[in-house]
Amino acid sequence: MTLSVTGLHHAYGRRQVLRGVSFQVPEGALVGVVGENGAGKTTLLRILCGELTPTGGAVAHDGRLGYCPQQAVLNEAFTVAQHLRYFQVAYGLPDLRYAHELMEILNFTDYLPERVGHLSGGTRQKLNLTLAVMHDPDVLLLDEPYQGFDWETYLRFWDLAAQLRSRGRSALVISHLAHDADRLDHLHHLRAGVLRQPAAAAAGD
Ligand SMILES: Nc1ncnc2c1ncn2[C@@H]1O[C@H](COP(=O)(O)OP(=O)(O)OP(=O)(O)O)[C@@H](O)[C@H]1O
Repeated sequence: MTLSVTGLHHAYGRRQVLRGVSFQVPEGALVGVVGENGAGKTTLLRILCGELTPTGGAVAHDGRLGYCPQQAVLNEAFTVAQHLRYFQVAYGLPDLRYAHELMEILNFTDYLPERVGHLSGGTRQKLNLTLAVMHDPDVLLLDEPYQGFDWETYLRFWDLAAQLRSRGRSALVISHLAHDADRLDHLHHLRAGVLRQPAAAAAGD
């Protein structure tokens, strides 16, 4: 088991957002969590990546994590190449071969010398995703990873996800839309602070 979540609770003040969330992300699996705006999806991911301490419950994982936040943490004044270099040092990578391969897959290699402040929203998101994946983590935590992507890039994203899965990597994909269900191994709905299987979630409407 690569990632295991047990009885997670979280409250902001008196607002209970997570009320006992339990699930697992097995090795080599693509797992989705969908839920409406404000359901607590980002809260869940922030807990899983260690950015937020939950009110209760436990998270355990093997191997390295990669986190692609909903809001890209980029420096407007740095170029794309400078971001890659910065993350190369932070991750302790010997070279940028895989990062450049990811840029080819996502089709934005031409933007290497551009300052981030000049990039379109979709291209920023491609960089955001590349920075989360370039150290080849065992488990990827992706918060709305394809927001702003055109259709071609959206399909390339899923090709990349399938490639990672075939190498035994896992990904947790958070989205407010359930239209990717057939591309995932497991799909959970986050509703009223707990996870439900799609059929049970529909029956509860
Ligand atoms: N730092 C915070 N302080 C107080 N309340 C917060 C904080 N962060 C989130 N919330 C509240 O917690 C709830 C869940 O927010 P969260 O961002 O996790 O939802 P989400 O499912 O990711 O939504 P979206 O699909 O709109 O991104 C919302 O009601 C939100 O207003």
